[in-house]
Amino acid sequence: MDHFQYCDGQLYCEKIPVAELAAKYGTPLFIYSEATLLHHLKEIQSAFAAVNPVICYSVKSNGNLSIAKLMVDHGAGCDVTSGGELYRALKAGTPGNRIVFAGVGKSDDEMRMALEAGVLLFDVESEAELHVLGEVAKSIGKVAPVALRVNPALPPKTHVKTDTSVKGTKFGFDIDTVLEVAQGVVGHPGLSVVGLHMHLGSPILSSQPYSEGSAKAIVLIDALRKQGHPIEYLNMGGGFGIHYRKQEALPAKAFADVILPAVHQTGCRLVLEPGRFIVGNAGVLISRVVFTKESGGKRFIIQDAGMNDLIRPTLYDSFHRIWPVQPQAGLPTPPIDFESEIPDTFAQDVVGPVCESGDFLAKDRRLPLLKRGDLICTFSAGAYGMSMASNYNARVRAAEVLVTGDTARLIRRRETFDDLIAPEVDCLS
Ligand SMILES: Cc1ncc(COP(=O)(O)O)c(C=O)c1O
Ligand SMILES: N[C@@H](CCCC[NH3+])C(=O)O
Repeated sequence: MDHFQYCDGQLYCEKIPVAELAAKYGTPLFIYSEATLLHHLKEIQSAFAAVNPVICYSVKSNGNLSIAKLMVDHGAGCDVTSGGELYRALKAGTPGNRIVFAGVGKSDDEMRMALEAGVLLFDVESEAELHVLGEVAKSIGKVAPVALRVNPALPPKTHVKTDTSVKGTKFGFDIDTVLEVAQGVVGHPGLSVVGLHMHLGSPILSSQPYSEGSAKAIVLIDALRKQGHPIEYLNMGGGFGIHYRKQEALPAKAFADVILPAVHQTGCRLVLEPGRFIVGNAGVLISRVVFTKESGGKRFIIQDAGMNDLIRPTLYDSFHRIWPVQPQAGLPTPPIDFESEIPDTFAQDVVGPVCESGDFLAKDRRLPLLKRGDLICTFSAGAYGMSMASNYNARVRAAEVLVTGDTARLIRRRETFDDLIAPEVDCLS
């Protein structure tokens, strides 16, 4: 369910015409729907309600404070992966005991910061990290609550750059050696191994990996308890896929069906770290056509959003649905099968102004002919859009607007040229 719908020939976010927002706030512009955000959070909360999970919204997917705060206000915690994300989570009002901290390269300072904040779990990813965390915790008189992140060595399940649970990625402990390492820290004064963590990859469109991962988790939790570790938490990470092309994603209940048996069997408190599932389809990127051109036998739509605004197509060849905000009369409006032959459309590359041949939002995409000034919408841009945006080519990052019914709120202003140079010191003297 999302709240980006066409009505009377133009795209709305909830009750506001997107064209109105583009006129007011400029482009490129990220627009989020609060109703969609809450709908998706609620879907996960309901699917897993039987076990009262700790749902930690994954801040890396979209760390805007207003969005994180909305999640926290509606019962979520936060999953963070750096000191900066922890800072965001705390600023958004997340109680420490609803924060989980993952990441393969936590610095001593980040560890101290998280210990002071009283995080629920450190998802620890290596033996070296475990020992440093133990020392850091002892040095400030704390005991670090640890979930051992295990790489369950499953078959490939998503894009190679975002699959975190095939053998040989940098993430987590090798499933074959984790118990040996755990044995070595039984009774460690700075560590309390209270959980097991897996994050399988992202986005995942099947429940099978969660079923296989959960089965492995049951065995490991049993073995860890036999070693004397008081395992209370099973953290199954995030990764639930969303509709990028059509209706390809699973409902949250499908993941619950395969994860809940492990929760019942182990008696653990379940932790989840969903990001994309909540915010991915709650956000769109609106851009304006700057020029069109034909060259080398191809048609190009050059618009004002680039790979610095949404890097997913460049980085992963990701497919995002794209359609005019105000399509000409006679053209269909979404939902459309974007991979079919759409009448009155032509294969075109949707590209940005950045100086890279890899700067595109879509390649050979069937779209109507557009003209300078037309607005286009790139859908499913709420997750890993703004959070991966950069200032490459000294482009200012886009503004972000949150819509609630017939009200729109600017939740991040467009950057200025002064913002671009503000951190540079000692350069003009
Ligand atoms: C450890 C961890 N947890 C949670 C997530 C969130 O994943 P997603 O946005 O697919 O739910 C990620 C990113 O893939 C991650 O690395
Ligand atoms: N950034 C990725 C997914 C990786 C998430 C972090 N582990 C995306 O845009 O799909």
